[in-house]
Amino acid sequence: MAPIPITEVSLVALAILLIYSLVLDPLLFSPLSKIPGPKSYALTKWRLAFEDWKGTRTRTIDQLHQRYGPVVRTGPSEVSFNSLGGLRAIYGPGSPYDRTDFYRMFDVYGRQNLFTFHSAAAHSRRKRLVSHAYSKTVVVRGPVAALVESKVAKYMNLLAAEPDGVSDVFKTLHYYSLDSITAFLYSRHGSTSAVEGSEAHRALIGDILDPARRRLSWFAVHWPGLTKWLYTRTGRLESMVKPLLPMRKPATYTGIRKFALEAYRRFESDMKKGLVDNSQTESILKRLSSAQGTGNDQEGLDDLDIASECADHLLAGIDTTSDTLMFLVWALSRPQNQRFQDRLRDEVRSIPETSLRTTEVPSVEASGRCAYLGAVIKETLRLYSPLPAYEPRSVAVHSAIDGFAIPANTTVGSSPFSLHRNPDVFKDPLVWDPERWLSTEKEDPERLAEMNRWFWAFSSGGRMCIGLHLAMAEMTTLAAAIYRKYRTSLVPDFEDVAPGITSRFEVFSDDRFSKLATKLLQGFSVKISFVTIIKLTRSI
Ligand code: HEM
Repeated sequence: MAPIPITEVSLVALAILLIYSLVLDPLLFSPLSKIPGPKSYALTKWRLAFEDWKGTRTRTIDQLHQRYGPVVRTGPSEVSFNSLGGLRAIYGPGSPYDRTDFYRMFDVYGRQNLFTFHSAAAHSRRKRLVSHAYSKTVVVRGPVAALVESKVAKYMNLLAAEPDGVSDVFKTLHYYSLDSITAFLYSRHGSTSAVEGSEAHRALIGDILDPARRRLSWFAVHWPGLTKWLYTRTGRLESMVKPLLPMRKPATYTGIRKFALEAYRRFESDMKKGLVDNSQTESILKRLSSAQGTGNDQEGLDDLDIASECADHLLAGIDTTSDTLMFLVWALSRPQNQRFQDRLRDEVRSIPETSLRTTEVPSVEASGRCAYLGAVIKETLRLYSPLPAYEPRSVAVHSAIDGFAIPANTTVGSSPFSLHRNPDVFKDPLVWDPERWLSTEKEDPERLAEMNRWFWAFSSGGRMCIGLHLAMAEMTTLAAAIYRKYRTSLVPDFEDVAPGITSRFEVFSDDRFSKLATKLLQGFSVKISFVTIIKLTRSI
């Protein structure tokens, strides 16, 4: 028999190796092959990437959970959990799982920050520097509460001046959250005044609206090397690759990031001139800067690290609170929800006069004590979470979750979207019903406790949202002020239209209005009629 040529042996070996690693291993031999899910997803990461491209990832994973159960394999090395066991193991206290490289697209000025650190040690060192400033005791009383109340007062002035009492709450609520977060982070070195009409500050919101941002996120996640290469070309090559750029150059959040850097530079210059003293409000910028060169500064925090940290909090604090407030006002304004609005108004009208800061603005503390308002906000965060998507985590060792073996470096995670729509936990999950959260009303205490365990809008564990109390202060105080004074309703032509928000690659709306939301999103506007029903005359 003639000897088989060496090249043929190599080709056969290569083919066997490829078939093994691309087909047999993922489908039969990997420990993940025991996890239910469609084979096309188990074979290639590009199957889920295609859903990302279409902007349907989160809904598709939700459908897979409905079909395959609480644990679904969504990629050769990716698993989604829709269970309390998954939440505890991945995000619970002391969990070894950490954020994946996915989050590196949120690095600012090339520097990592709280949101993007993978290492738990680096994360907790940084978090120690700012966590006190975000704690409930600091936010609910003192200068931060006064700051929020003053921003609410300005928003109420804006509403009073709106022609015909109609406000586009998509825009105006973004102005409110922008002004609140910039004042909190930068104090006088970077406070914006979008609510009061600054066109330059209002223009910063334009950054968020650019639809090309979703395309750029897709490239940054799925083709990071290529994306970096495309954006770093210069000269003739730069003009040649220009048509291929997912988003025009300079790309994403440029205005906001530039603004954030300028705020830092103003602060730095005032520091050098000795114009920043301890009598001024403790901004986050000032706290981080005081840690420079002290024992707390174990990583050598430099000026760009500080600027990056603040810019990230700025981005985290704009859409989240304004989108939630927008859905809240929209949901309460729908004709079928007027009874909820009436009950809310009764509650916020009963805030005692001693807890009012001005005739129109209740204190942050008193607003936070309103139980019905709390339920309205919670239900809004359940059905319309501003960050509804999968939160990917990984760990470099083998582990087990919900009885399934998970190889090292597998991406695992859960999403508020699916957790909050579990029909076994939330009755009629697609219906916005704030009273489901009131144990004395429709729910028994056992069911309420279970719903609370599944409520996950702010994530959980060491990486949960640090801005939770600030966000709650902004949302409760503004909503209390609005519903003490106004009755809100949808303007004609907007009755069949739900608002929409963007998050990463996707657009989210009310699932029952999906077609109509697309039409609306082209204009990004949500017009609400504010009718004064109660004249607030008492002067404080
Ligand atoms: C309704 C309002 C808000 C919601 C629902 C929300 C939700 C979340 C969620 C789900 C995460 C974790 C995301 C992930 O791991 O993928 C997160 C993290 C974070 N949020 Fe918020 N957020 C809100 C408002 C704010 C505000 C006002 C700030 C102000 C600075 C903020 C700052 C942050 C930061 C810095 C992180 C990273 C925390 C860490 O890794 O230690 N958030 N937020």
